[in-house]
Amino acid sequence: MNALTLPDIAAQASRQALPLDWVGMCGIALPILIDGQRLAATADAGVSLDDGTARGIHMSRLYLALEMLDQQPLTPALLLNVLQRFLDSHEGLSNNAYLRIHTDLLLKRAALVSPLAGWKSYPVSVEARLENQMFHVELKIDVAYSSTCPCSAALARQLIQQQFIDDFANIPLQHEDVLTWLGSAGGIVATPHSQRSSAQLHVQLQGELLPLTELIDNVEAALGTAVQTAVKRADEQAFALANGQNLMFCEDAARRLNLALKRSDAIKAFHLKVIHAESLHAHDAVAESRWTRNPA
Ligand SMILES: Nc1nc2c(ncn2[C@@H]2O[C@H](COP(=O)(O)OP(=O)(O)OP(=O)(O)O)[C@@H](O)[C@H]2O)c(=O)[nH]1
Repeated sequence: MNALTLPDIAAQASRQALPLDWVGMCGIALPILIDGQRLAATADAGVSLDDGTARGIHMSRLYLALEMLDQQPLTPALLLNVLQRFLDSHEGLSNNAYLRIHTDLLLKRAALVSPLAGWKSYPVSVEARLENQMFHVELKIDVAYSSTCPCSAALARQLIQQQFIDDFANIPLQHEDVLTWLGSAGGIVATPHSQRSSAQLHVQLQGELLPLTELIDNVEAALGTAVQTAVKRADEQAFALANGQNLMFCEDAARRLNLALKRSDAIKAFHLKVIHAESLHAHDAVAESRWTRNPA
């Protein structure tokens, strides 16, 4: 029989006595439960190493605490339980615990007109920390949308007016001729540029809920022209109309989102960034906005 015990390097004393802010593992694969969906996720799990004389933390204890996440729906209460287990298993070593979860939330989205629907994915990170006995949960969500430049639209309209002046100078207007002109590329000579745009939300939560779907729905409603999934021509035409009625600079998008997020009781603070990946030039138009709820 082999009576050797396994060496435990983590239990040794550190050669340089120095506390560390974050020690743990990044990119752990695990399934999580959100809104009844089981999603593939990766987790970064860590603790502070406040005992500077200890050689290392116990990675396996953090890893095993993550088991709770594949059995119960993701809520702030569950995140707190996991973080508390991180600390309980590192008594005397760690005062602060951290967990980041990255996933892609899949939501089914109906087409604008046709009876079709398709899936849309939203990159989501949930970040929880138990620091100085204070618990915080933050969400990061990216939402893609379409934006059409209001300046470009006005300039295009002016060109169309000029073309109308040129084409119908000294010609008595006939309804039929004007209708044909309106439907021709020779009449509607200019179109405004649109761009696929992105709203990056960083939200600090308060309360018991993790309102991911509700938050995304509110953001898409505020922006008005969400990126579509299944599209037939009727849907594309409805999308063209929606964009024409929803011209926006990046400043407009940021202001709309600011107002929409402030209305959510689940949000304590936010930092939002909208990025319009311009087709006019090779750089982006960007606006940011921050807000913190006044204490009640
Ligand atoms: N602390 C630390 N552990 C590491 C690192 N890289 C790999 N590990 C391994 O993580 C494994 C798990 O460590 P522990 O949680 O301390 O394992 P254990 O001693 O069997 O578990 P406990 O009895 O609960 O302490 C060990 O085999 C370590 O070698 C590292 O950079 N730091």
